Amino acid sequence: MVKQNAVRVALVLAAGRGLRMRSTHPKALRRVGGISLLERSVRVLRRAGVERIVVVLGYRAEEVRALIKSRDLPVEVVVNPDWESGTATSVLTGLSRIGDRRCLVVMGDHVHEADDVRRLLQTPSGNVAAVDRSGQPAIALNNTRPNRVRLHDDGSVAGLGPDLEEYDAVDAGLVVVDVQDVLLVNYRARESWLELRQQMLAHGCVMQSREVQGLWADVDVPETVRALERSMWRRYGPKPTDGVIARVLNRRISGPLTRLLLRTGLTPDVATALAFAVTLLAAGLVATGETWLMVAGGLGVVLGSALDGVDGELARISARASPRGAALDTLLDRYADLAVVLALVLATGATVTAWAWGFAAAIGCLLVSYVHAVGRDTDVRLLFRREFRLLIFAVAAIVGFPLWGLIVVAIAANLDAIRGVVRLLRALRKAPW
Ligand SMILES: O=P(O)(O)O[C@H]1[C@@H](O)[C@@H](OP(=O)(O)O[C@@H]2[C@@H](O)[C@H](O)[C@@H](O)[C@H](O)[C@@H]2O)[C@H](O)[C@@H](O)[C@@H]1O
Ligand SMILES: Nc1ccn([C@@H]2O[C@H](COP(=O)(O)O)[C@@H](O)[C@H]2O)c(=O)n1
Repeated sequence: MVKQNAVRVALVLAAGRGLRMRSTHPKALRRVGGISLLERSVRVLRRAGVERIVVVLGYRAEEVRALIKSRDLPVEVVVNPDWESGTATSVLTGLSRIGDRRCLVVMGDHVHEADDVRRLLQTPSGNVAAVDRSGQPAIALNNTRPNRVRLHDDGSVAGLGPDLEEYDAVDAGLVVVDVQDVLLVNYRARESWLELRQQMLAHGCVMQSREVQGLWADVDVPETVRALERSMWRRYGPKPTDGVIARVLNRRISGPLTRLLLRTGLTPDVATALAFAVTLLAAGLVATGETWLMVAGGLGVVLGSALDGVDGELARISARASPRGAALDTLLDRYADLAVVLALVLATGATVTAWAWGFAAAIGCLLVSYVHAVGRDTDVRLLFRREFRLLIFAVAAIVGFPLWGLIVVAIAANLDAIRGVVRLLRALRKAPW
């Protein structure tokens, strides 16, 4: 819910050269966690509820414009011809385009989470700075000196700068400003956004603080990117709903793969399709019924199951998780499950018994997934999740007893689904009117 007086507009400072990134390309184009820093900022700001995003360009502006156009980013662009004078000119250039009383100013080379942005947007009035009081800020990834922040007892900012002897927090690169306060102090051109804020404090402008809770970082040097992507995977990769197989086995396979694929820009949907293709190929090997091909197929089913975690990890780390992607993922999972069941039936010689158990196993697989989906918002949890069922199928293929795989899953999955339905009906009966 958007609070009254919530900030609606954000200014992204993306005009810098980014010399310490040791690249000739604008830093805004640097891929971090699978997408460019600029696209990540825009996605996070939109997810936080920002309605209007103004991006200030400077160094190689045309390259950044090309990215904005190619990715169809919902932003307005303003070019700061004086960008080499420092970030203050970019702030003032951007603010000149913004009619709102208050505006969020975002450092274009920072990474933030939508919840932290949202907390700032929903502050009722005045200037508010995001600070990190954890003492182990993500910024330590950079080997650079962060802006230190000294706070008054009431939490408002008392001082700001990289050389403060005494400080309580570090600057997390997000500030909601009262535009009039900024313009008030700019009676002479200042070089940096830091100086402008220091001048605001010197003029008695009150700047409250809000502590960041999530992952954030200031991406100044290339070494940050890899360390940050590892932090992102730890935070966004595994899901709270992961079953024991996913936690103990599959994420150990998908994690390194995801961190490697982040450098390629591979999209989550392509990863979904690849996982589906691998599982279909594995099912084809199992269906032959040939001993060693079944072993290879069984291992392929395990790999396909693990790869089915890569798409979600890529989606969450690159801020591209979407309902559409979730639908594609779960739909292809169902077809993949049925393909593996069919492969085991064929590997068993397609006897009547095999078809009967195969049918029961297919029903069990579909019902567990269905009950899991229907009960997503309840505390009903199923045991025979997909990663468990596929592991049973894989082991049955590897040891050469495909029929037993069908029998075990048919009995266990259907019993689990029935137990889930009973618990779900109870949970829904207690649901408030
Ligand atoms: O039978 P269940 O487990 O309920 O099926 C769920 C599964 O299809 C989910 O797919 P997702 O990609 O989120 O889960 C992956 C598993 O499919 C892999 O086997 C596992 O290795 C990987 O770690 C992931 O957990 C769907 O999102 C659910 O909607 C579906 O119910
Ligand atoms: N193409 C995709 C695939 C997945 N997602 C998101 O990931 C979730 C699944 O996560 P896993 O780690 O279990 O694979 C899925 O529910 C979606 O939220 C996506 O957005 N696009």
